[in-house]
Amino acid sequence: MNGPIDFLKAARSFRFAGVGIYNLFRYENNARIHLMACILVLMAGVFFDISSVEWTIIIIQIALVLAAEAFNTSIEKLADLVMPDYHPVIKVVKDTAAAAVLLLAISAVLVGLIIFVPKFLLLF
Ligand SMILES: Nc1ncnc2c1ncn2[C@@H]1O[C@H](COP(=O)(O)OP(=O)(O)OP(=O)(O)O)[C@@H](O)[C@H]1O
Repeated sequence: MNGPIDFLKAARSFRFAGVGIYNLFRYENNARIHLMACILVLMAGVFFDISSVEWTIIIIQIALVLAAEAFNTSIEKLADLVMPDYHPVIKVVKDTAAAAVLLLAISAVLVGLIIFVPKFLLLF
């Protein structure tokens, strides 16, 4: 790209991305479940007064899961448009995209357990 940086174009892109985030949490059931889980984790972080390193790890985990959910939804929508009928390749495409979400969700749960279980046990 030549010429000066187009900040107006960048602002428009931000707006479109915002619409994408809104649609994700407004219409996608799994994304809403993940969002709820993330909010609970953030509340637990405040309750247990976790350290800045722990906050950093938690925020990265949350971003990874939600971003994977967004990519997965995007792939699903594209697959539905390209192939509304059953197709074995679409099955692999959708299952593999869902696998990415699952892998990151498992990692987030494990990280959550490592950070919060010792703090939870100290309550007793
Ligand atoms: N066109 C298709 N061809 C082959 N398999 C499909 C097709 N559509 C869906 N599937 C199978 O059904 C599973 C669920 O697909 P679906 O698109 O309903 O996703 P989902 O996880 O239920 O998300 P959502 O409810 O948000 O659409 C896929 O992982 C895949 O195994």
